[in-house]
Amino acid sequence: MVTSESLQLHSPGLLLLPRENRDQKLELSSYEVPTNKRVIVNAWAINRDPRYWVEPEKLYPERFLDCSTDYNGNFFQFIPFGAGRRICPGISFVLTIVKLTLANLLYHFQCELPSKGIDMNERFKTSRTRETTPHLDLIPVLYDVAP
Ligand code: HEM
Repeated sequence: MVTSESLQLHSPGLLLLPRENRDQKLELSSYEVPTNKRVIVNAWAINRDPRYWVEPEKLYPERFLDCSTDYNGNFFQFIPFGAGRRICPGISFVLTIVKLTLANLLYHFQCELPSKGIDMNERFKTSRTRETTPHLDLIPVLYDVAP
């Protein structure tokens, strides 16, 4: 739920890789795509589209509770890794690393927000990053080690 919501709300990729129409003139919804013209899918805008998301700008991980929508390229309203033949091949790798890191952080530390809060402003470059590096206060949790 938390990783899905992060990818919905703060996905690093904004635009998918460009595709070119190699066929005859193509019709996509009400748009005509001439031959040899490029199409760039704006994944960021799709993630913010209220036709597909309830309160898309709100941090609301529960939206993925009892919901079959996933990021594997089968649901076109949620394509943080793209879709089709050029879908990101790093999905399994990156999600394993993210979940492992998160689980370790939560197991070993108690996380607290700094008193001045966290700057959630973002910067748009090739990928999306934070304006400033966010800092959480991490307090180590000490567990009794069996003798
Ligand atoms: C959170 C992390 C990541 C995100 C959000 C992400 C997202 C994406 C997106 C949106 C695309 C374009 C897909 C399309 O146009 O349909 C892509 C392509 C690609 N990604 Fe990732 N990616 C991530 C991590 C990784 C990692 C860790 C690797 C490698 C270990 C990787 C390797 C690639 C490669 C090689 C492509 C190009 C695939 C092609 O052109 O056929 N990605 N990724």
